[in-house]
Amino acid sequence: MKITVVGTGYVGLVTGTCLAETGNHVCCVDIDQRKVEKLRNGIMPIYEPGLEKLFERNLKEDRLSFTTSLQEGIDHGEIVFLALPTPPGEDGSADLKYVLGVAENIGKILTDYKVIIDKSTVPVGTAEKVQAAVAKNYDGEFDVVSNPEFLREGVAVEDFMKPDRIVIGTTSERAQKLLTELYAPYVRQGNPIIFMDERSAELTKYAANAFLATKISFMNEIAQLCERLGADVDMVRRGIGSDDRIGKRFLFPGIGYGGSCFPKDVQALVFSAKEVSYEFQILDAVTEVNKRQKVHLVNKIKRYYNNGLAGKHFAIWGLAFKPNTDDIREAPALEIINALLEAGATVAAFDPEAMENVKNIVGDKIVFAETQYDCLQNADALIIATEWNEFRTPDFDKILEAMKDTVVFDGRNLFDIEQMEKKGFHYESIGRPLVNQPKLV
Ligand SMILES: NC(=O)C1=CN([C@@H]2O[C@H](COP(=O)(O)OP(=O)(O)OC[C@H]3O[C@@H](n4cnc5c(N)ncnc54)[C@H](O)[C@@H]3O)[C@@H](O)[C@H]2O)C=CC1
Ligand SMILES: O=C(O)[C@H]1O[C@H](OP(=O)(O)OP(=O)(O)OC[C@H]2O[C@@H](n3ccc(=O)[nH]c3=O)[C@H](O)[C@@H]2O)[C@H](O)[C@@H](O)[C@@H]1O
Repeated sequence: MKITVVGTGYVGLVTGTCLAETGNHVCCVDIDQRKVEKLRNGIMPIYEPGLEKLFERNLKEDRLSFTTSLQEGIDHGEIVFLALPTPPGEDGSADLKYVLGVAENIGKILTDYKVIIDKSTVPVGTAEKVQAAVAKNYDGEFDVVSNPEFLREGVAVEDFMKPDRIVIGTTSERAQKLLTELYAPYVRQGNPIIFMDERSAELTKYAANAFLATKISFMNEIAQLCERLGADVDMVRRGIGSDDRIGKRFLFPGIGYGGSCFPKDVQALVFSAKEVSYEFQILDAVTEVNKRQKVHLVNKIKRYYNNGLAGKHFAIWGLAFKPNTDDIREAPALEIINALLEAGATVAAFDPEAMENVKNIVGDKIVFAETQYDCLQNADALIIATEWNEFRTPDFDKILEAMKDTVVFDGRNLFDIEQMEKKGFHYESIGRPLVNQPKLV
């Protein structure tokens, strides 16, 4: 089939590439000329495992093309995906200016039937707004469908190729038929396409992200309690996770959720609720708990040094908001770095993929190390902010040799507490008190 994807960010690139992989011809449109130029030359602008290989293959086999011309893109495809940003406005609502702006321009270009798909995360009622924006300039037949995306960064290709479910919000039979055909190669037995109306599909996306964020904040609160009551959150997690009704996944406490979506989508759902005079109380708490958790590790560090961070030197392992991505949007590591610098400390950091992105923000305020071990030279303490695999089983002798002092603050609970004690580290993690660690209350 002939497909157009407008927006070549994370979602657009994964969508376009994975749709090309099953034999479709995909034309991707972006206003960013430099990005389009790079993509045409075979340069993948994001780090996402497995994506580059598929991208190169499909580019070479002419199933994938890139343009800055919306006209060229729209002429190409019978199905048009909108994978545009929906950033938070000042009041927390999702800003629809990109989506509606493009929809209006599409209306000026359309000459025959197309299915226009909202792949961006958009508030309830957006499909109707997109419909109206296109119809301003076009009075022929077209359908607008809500088809939210549930992929996770770091495993995005797998999530797209083998989705748990595909949600399609439309009441148009013509659109349903086309999308059933398009998604047939991706549907595994038992993991269905769920058809519904547009509004329910739009809300499904927010409900999914808000629920997952709630799960994380809940576990972060349990971790806080563990620290105060002398329990071990790893044990509690395993104890509750083996109940199918709760599930094992997404129960890991840490330094707060980051990324481009949970923070903004939780806020946007709270705003949508307010608009219909409903106070979504749980979600206000989810956001507050997350803010608190993001400074939890810094508070531990300050407490350990009796607030005397001036002159201390910290090594940070991990900058990305999660492993297997170079994405640093809302990354907890950035807040930790800012807090340490503000307190007069110095910082060296290492991340396998995200250092360039952080350099663009913090410049030379911190040192970027070549390797995870170089990063440790003369450090008073090591801080672990992202659970990259290479940090899980490090060479502890090398760590001990490089560091000035043997102190580790682990925001991701990577190591065994007793082992760390035996090796001579002062080791603090999340929700796992040491026997000799002072209780908080
Ligand atoms: N990043 C993720 O993992 C996921 C994101 N989403 C949602 O998908 C949407 C897109 O997110 P990302 O891909 O992360 O965004 P992004 O910010 O990475 O990329 C957006 C792209 O759209 C382009 N763009 C902006 N205005 C344009 C225009 N008028 N015409 C053509 N291109 C234009 C930008 O240049 C950029 O390349 C958001 O609503 C997000 O909430 C949904 C699921 C997962
Ligand atoms: O709408 C989106 O953009 C996407 O948002 C999340 O995906 P993503 O942000 O890529 O990453 P997650 O794996 O969900 O992690 C988000 C944050 O939660 C944190 N997290 C996750 C799981 C956990 O148990 N504990 C925890 O602190 C991670 O460290 C990370 O900072 C959702 O998982 C996707 O389904 C959704 O499509």
